[in-house]
This record gives sequence, C-alpha cells and structure tokens, in this order.
Amino acid sequence: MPNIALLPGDGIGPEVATAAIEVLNAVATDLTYDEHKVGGAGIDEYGVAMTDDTMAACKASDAVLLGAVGGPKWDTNETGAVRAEDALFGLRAGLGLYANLRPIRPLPALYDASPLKRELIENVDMLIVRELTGGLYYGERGTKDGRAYDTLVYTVEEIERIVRAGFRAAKSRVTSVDKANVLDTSRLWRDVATRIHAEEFPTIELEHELVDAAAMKLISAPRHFEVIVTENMFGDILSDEASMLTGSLGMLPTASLGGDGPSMFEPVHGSAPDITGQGIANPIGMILSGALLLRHGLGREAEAAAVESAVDKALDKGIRSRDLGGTATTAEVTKAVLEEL
Ligand SMILES: NC(=O)C1=CN([C@@H]2O[C@H](COP(=O)(O)OP(=O)(O)OC[C@H]3O[C@@H](n4cnc5c(N)ncnc54)[C@H](O)[C@@H]3O)[C@@H](O)[C@H]2O)C=CC1
Ligand SMILES: CC(C)CC(=O)C(=O)O
Ligand SMILES: [Mg+2]
Repeated sequence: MPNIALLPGDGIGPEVATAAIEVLNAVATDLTYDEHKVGGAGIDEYGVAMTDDTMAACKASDAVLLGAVGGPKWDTNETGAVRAEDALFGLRAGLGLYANLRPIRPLPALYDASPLKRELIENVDMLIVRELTGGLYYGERGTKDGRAYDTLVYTVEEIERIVRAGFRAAKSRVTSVDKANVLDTSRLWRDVATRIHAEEFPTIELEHELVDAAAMKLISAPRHFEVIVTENMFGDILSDEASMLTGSLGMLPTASLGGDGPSMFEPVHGSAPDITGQGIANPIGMILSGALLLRHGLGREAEAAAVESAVDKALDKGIRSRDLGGTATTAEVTKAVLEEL
C-alpha cells in the first residue's frame, strides 16, 4: 500500500489538496496518506516551517504531495528569520529533487480563457524543465549596513544533470534559456549544454535563447517551444508567465524528480492569500499534480491518464472556476471531475 506524505500547507493549499485527494481516492483506493503541517502551518504549530520528523516521514514515504506554503502572516524581512517558504527549499534539497517538470498544454476547451489569441496557443505542447536545487534561491545571501546580496552559483555537475533531463524529455528540440550575455553561470550553462548535446543527444536540436527574448517569444510564438531547460529562477518566472497560455496559473501541475527516494508533486501556484477561505480556488493544477504523482511517483500510467482525461472532459462540458471566467467553486470543479471518472 503506497504511503503518500500529504503536506497541504497554507492559504488555498489545504483547499486544493482536499480536491486532489478526493480525485486520487476515486482512482487509487489503496493509497494511504500521512498528513503533516509545513510552511506557515508548521511555524504556527512547531515554530519551524518543517520539523525533522516531517522531513523523515517524507523521506520514508512513496511520494510527497504538497499544496502551497507562505502568506502575509509569515512574511518577514528579518535577517535569518524562519520563513514559511523554507519548507519548500528544505524538501526540494533534502529529497534531491533537482528536476522540476512543468508541462504546459492549453486545452481546446480553454482557448477562450487565455488572454492570448487562439491561433497562437493552438497545439502548444511545452515542457519547462526547471533546475530546482541550485542557483540564486540556494546561494549565500545577506543584508548588512544598507547592502544586500544574493549569490548565483552553478557547478558543471548540476548543469549536466538538468540538461540531460531536458534532452531525455524532448522528441525534437530543446531550448536552453540563460543570460549568457551577462552572467558567468549562464556562460558555463551554455558551454555544458552544448557539450552534452554534442556528446549524448546529437539527434535532438539544441538552441540557446536569452531569457528576456525567451519571455517575449513565450507570448508571441509559444508553439515554437517543445522543451525549455533553464535555471531555478528563470524557470520559476517563465512558468508563471506560460501558465496564461492555459488560461490560469491555477491550471499547472509539477513533478519534482531526480532524487534516490520519493518524488514530490505540487501545483505551480502559491498559497493565493487573496482568495483563501472563499472556496473558489481552481483545484485543477493540484488535481493534475495528483495525476503526475500517479505517473512519475507510483508508475501508474493508466490511473494518471484517467485523471487527466476526466479533467479534460469536465472542462469540455463547460465547468469553469472564477480564474477561468466562470463561477464554479472548488467543490463544484472537483465534483465535475469526479463525475467523469
Ligand atoms: N509552491 C509554493 O508553495 C509557492 C508558494 N508561494 C507563496 O505563496 C504566497 C502568495 O504568492 P503570490 O505571489 O500571491 O502567488 P500565488 O501563486 O499564490 O497567486 C498569484 C495570483 O494567482 C491567483 N491564483 C493562484 N493559484 C490559483 C488557483 N489555484 N485558483 C485561482 N487563482 C489562483 C491568486 O489568487 C493570485 O491572484 C507567497 O507567500 C509566496 O511565497 C508562491 C509560489 C509557489
Ligand atoms: C518560494 C518560491 C520559490 C516558490 C515558487 O514560486 C515556485 O517554486 O514556483
Ligand atoms: Mg513560482
């Protein structure tokens, strides 16, 4: 019986986690869930964003499912203070999850929900492969005497493994996104990507794109992209931007892979404090994260595909939460998906 470490977190995290569990229970009755408080909920209960016991439970689980963490209650500018987001960084690094897959597939039923013209988003099928355990978010940082700094470091090995993950996920083209006209880390990134391409994946096209131009092309020519492989912060920003091809940030799931133990699954979005407690969060990114858990975490392709197909059908029939221009509540969207299973 696979055991899932369930970390609902903060804000809309618990609201969308409830939805995902209902859907998972409909396709996989043998899963068990151990719930733990992390993020702001962890700070309130234990004084830390994630306890050692929770980390140990995650490591011992078969997969980790996380809602979202953070929110104004726990925001602080105090140097060295505990932050709700520390739970994420601890989990990603602690589980060795360096490869974050963010698939972006606008559904025909939602072409009208995107601010982009239908002609631009038709048949987009893109994967952002974001490096998740290095770069600016993990570098040394500090604030002193009116000066603040963050450091951006990448090693050859860190770049090699994420670039390989990008090529393995691609059929024909990888776009490596960097800022090699400015940053040394990006120049190293580009050199390593070029070498790995030549040595290991010569039949796949590799192109290099500067991040500012890539951000523009995501909007002007999104169909051009198949796999984008990029560093931690660029991938974070580009994927929120790309979410609008699907109509809403609330649509996107992610899989964080690459460790020796369990993988982690969470939506792209955060805790959405502006809509917390209203029952209106779009649960689809979280439900689809459950599908990715079934596929990548437990090797259950048929069940994963069943969940994805149920989501497609529910949207085809017209269910829309508010972020997609509709009026359906979180519970109503979840019910519509369940009815298709
Ligand atoms: N993986 C995680 O746990 C993440 C946590 N955060 C944290 O979340 C907090 C809020 O961050 P924000 O910048 O506001 O980003 P956010 O992603 O929480 O929200 C951005 C906007 O998108 C909307 N939105 C997000 N998810 C939605 C959903 N499922 N349905 C409908 N609308 C949705 C929100 O209402 C908001 O207007 C911060 O503390 C941040 O650090 C942010 C991103 C990821
Ligand atoms: C705390 C942030 C780095 C979380 C986030 O925005 C993400 O992982 O996408
Ligand atoms: Mg983000």
